[in-house]
Amino acid sequence: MEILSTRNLKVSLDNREVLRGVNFSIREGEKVFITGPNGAGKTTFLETLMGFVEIEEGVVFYRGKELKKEKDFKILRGKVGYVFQNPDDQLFAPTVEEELAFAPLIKGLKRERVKEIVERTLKLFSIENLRDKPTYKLSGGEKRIVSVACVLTMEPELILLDEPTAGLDSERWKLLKKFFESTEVSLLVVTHDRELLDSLNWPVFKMENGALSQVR
Ligand SMILES: Nc1ncnc2c1ncn2[C@@H]1O[C@H](COP(=O)(O)OP(=O)(O)OP(=O)(O)O)[C@@H](O)[C@H]1O
Repeated sequence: MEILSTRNLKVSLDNREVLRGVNFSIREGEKVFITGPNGAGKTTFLETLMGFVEIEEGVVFYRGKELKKEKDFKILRGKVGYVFQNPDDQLFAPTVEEELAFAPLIKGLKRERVKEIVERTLKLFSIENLRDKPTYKLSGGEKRIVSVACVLTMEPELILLDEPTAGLDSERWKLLKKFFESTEVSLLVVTHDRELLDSLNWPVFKMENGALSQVR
């Protein structure tokens, strides 16, 4: 079953065509990369999928259903996680633990269950030591890994990640790669990281001048 797909998606920003008719789909359990030069439209594509950018023409489908209104995209945002290119756009809670607990609490899960999810996720990314730290005091690499972790605690069906390995040291890079390999969540990873692209045998799409095509 396709989770998310697009048909002939066109977007303009400041009267410039940024996405020029993008056709794409990702199924349950599927993991894919999008690469391509700076300014090609990769971030704009992810933001359009999440409903943050106005669609000029074309359609986004969630599980085969066309998303038309803001309320449709709101429902989507409860099921699909988005890791921003800049972690500062994402992190807002006073501490790492509260950041991780936010999404499951909003979902209405019981305190005990939220605690379980938070503990499991802290352990998964080896960030137990950051539990009580204010998010604004984290290093760049720590912010990046915490922003992936806090999206995971919402227990999404699919995660869109924008340059998730930027600024990670080799230990954290390996942890993230291991998570990518082992998770059952579908993943759409935008990256320039050649080592990551070469080490995971996933399909690769290239965004070039607002057009998307499969290159592997
Ligand atoms: N809010 C905006 N208003 C106007 N133009 C924008 C806006 N956001 C992005 N753009 C332009 O849209 C084009 C695509 O930008 P986008 O951030 O999607 O590229 P990208 O492929 O993610 O690049 P990078 O690899 O550098 O992150 C660029 O030319 C950029 O300047």
